[in-house]
Amino acid sequence: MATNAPWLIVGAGALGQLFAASLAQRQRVVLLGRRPTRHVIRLRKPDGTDHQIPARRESLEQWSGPESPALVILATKSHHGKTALDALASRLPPQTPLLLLQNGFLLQPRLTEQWSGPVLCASTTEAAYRPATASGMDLDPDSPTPDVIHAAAGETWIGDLADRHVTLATRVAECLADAGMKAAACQDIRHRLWRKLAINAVINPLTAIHRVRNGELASRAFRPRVAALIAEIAHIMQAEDVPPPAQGWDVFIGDVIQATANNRSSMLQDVLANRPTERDAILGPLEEAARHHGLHLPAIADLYRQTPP
Ligand SMILES: NC(=O)C1=CN([C@@H]2O[C@H](COP(=O)(O)OP(=O)(O)OC[C@H]3O[C@@H](n4cnc5c(N)ncnc54)[C@H](OP(=O)(O)O)[C@@H]3O)[C@@H](O)[C@H]2O)C=CC1
Ligand SMILES: CC(C)(CO)C(=O)C(=O)O
Repeated sequence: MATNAPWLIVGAGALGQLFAASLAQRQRVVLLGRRPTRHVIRLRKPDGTDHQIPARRESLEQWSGPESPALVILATKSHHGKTALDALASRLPPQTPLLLLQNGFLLQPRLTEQWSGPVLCASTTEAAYRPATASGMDLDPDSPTPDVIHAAAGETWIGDLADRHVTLATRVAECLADAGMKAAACQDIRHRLWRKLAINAVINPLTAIHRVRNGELASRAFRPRVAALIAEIAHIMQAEDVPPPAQGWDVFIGDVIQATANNRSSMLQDVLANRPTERDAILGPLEEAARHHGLHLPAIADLYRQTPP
């Protein structure tokens, strides 16, 4: 990876702006959104302080180098990732490394197979959202409202699905850490992505269907359905050779429900803003794995049918 070449971040949403705002202070970055905007990111940090961070922002359609990027970070929702990359691909050298930030486990294996350069995947517990998206409205560019709210600092693990790019993953994680983010390379990113998927598969669809905050899933009313889902997910993870967390799946997922009790899950936010959800990236791989291993999993099948696409 060329040390001084810029990094492109594709998708100027919550995570794209958070990564750009953090990296811009240490590294050359260009944030590519669907439309051009002012060269600044208004970031509210977890401690509630507001910051205006200078950052180069351009529209993906218009970006034209001149230098080849050292890395492209794909920060769209899973269902937009391929379209966004296709729109950019003819302007990138074929060996450009990618870093995928998506939840779920759909885009990661597909792009690993299809992209000619190295494909790194991240699993992150950073939490960020765009205030404007709750109402689906664009912000007035002169408004003091932040572009992105960094709700909670987390950590980001980086690796590739075949463990062929450990040096690159280490270098990218070092750059993120240098920019103040907690990040590390790992050699079990596939397991980490499936474990995060297990959490999202229980919390996101149920909260979106019933329009409740995450903590509601710990109530008596939801307990049987949550337990049935976790049991089926544990089955699939075993079939996929994903080791269970030390505390067991119930406690692992129950702890996240408690820790994020006051959150509106990202899928609920998408439903409330009339946006497509990441159902297929989160529940699709579970359904596909169940078919592949010949498992009959009625709780997951019901959940898939009820979840808005
Ligand atoms: N937010 C978070 O805290 C976390 C998010 N993730 C994952 O990260 C991914 C991104 O999430 P998040 O940032 O919240 O999502 P957002 O919806 O906030 O951002 C996605 C951005 O991608 C843009 N986009 C879509 N298509 C294109 C395109 N063709 N060209 C350029 N830009 C495009 C959207 O543009 P427009 O604004 O026009 O719609 C939007 O700004 C998801 O997979 C999510 O699951 C993972 C962990 C935490
Ligand atoms: C962990 C959880 C469920 C927190 O809300 C999340 O990742 C999401 O909402 O997508």
